[in-house]
Amino acid sequence: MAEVKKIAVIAGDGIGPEVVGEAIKVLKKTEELFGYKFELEHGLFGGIAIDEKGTPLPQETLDICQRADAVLLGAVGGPKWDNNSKELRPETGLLGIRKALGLFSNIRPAVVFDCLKDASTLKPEVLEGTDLIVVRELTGGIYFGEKFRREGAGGQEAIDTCVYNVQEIERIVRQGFEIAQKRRKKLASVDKANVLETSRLWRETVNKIAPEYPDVELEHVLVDNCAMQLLRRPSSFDVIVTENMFGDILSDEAAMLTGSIGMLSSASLGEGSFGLYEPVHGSAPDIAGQGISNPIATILSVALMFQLTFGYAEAAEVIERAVKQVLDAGHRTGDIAVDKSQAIGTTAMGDLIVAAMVR
Ligand SMILES: NC(=O)C1=CN([C@@H]2O[C@H](COP(=O)(O)OP(=O)(O)OC[C@H]3O[C@@H](n4cnc5c(N)ncnc54)[C@H](O)[C@@H]3O)[C@@H](O)[C@H]2O)C=CC1
Ligand SMILES: CC(C)CC(=O)C(=O)O
Ligand SMILES: [Mg+2]
Repeated sequence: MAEVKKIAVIAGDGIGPEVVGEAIKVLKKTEELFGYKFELEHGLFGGIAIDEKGTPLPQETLDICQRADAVLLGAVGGPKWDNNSKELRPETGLLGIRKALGLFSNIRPAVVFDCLKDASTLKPEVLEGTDLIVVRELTGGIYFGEKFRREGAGGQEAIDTCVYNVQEIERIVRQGFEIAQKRRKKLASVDKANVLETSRLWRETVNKIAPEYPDVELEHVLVDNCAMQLLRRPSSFDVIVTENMFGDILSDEAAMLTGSIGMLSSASLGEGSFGLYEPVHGSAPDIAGQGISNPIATILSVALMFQLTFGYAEAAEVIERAVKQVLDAGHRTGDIAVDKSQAIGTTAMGDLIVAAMVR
């Protein structure tokens, strides 16, 4: 009998439940194919948790996550909660769960499927060979710094502070180097060291540990230049390591290399094998409830869970192969369809991927 793996499922808001629903079908199909056993425990999270429990991250949900081997997350947020106080915002719950679970490393692969080159807004020849990973620091920086308002000479002022210490920088940069060692051995460390003190400490720290990874070619890239180079020469990037906010922004940009943010999966990791897996996209309120969202980012996040937390490499490959096969056969959700009239819905895409899963 296979060991039972406990997965906390926190679907969240907007398209979160739709895409997570398709990922659960993939989990069930894997049980069938490989004899694995997954015990799913569902928790309220985000806006729906604010509505039902008065907080975006109820203690009960955190408990479910803490007793699980891995977490599958959809997305949170929406206009209904946009004017709430900070404590009652879904996004505060998202930052809170990352911090509470110690998930300092956010791995966001952006791989261009050949058959989707025409789905991107960039020219196919620019995309040729693009296969990169953004390694984003996830529990520090400006998203977590002290925030406040005060009266100033020019009226009300708002202050967000950005703090990084050497330890936080070192552990994420080491991840970047280690991931690069297993790939094409190129690391781009992205900062704004010409202006920001946190970035200067970042760069100093990178330079201090770089000699320990002599096989990795290191380049420092300023974030504004990186945003530009991602569109100019995306295939030249292998691993990009960067701080929280820069990684957030650059990975959404990198998503468009693949055709859609609906394609980008992610893993959030801490010190051990425990991980939280979620699509890079948000709750997409503009299309929520219509059954047209792309579930591939969440389905590929399950493949990452298999690889990085459970060590189910073959099952991960089965999922990735199935996704490729379905895309190669020409099936598209609206976000990646060139001819929108031919687009299929969320559940149809999920069903096709499940049907294509074979050992
Ligand atoms: N991890 C999370 O839970 C995140 C939550 N958010 C929250 O989500 C809400 C919406 O944020 P936005 O800035 O609009 O970002 P978003 O990523 O939700 O949507 C941006 C655009 O991409 C499209 N899109 C996103 N995912 C898609 C999918 N799977 N299939 C097809 N199209 C897709 C949307 O329709 C929209 O046009 C906000 O409340 C925001 O705070 C945003 C990013 C991450
Ligand atoms: C609340 C935000 C930091 C969520 C987001 O945009 C992300 O993690 O990509
Ligand atoms: Mg983001």
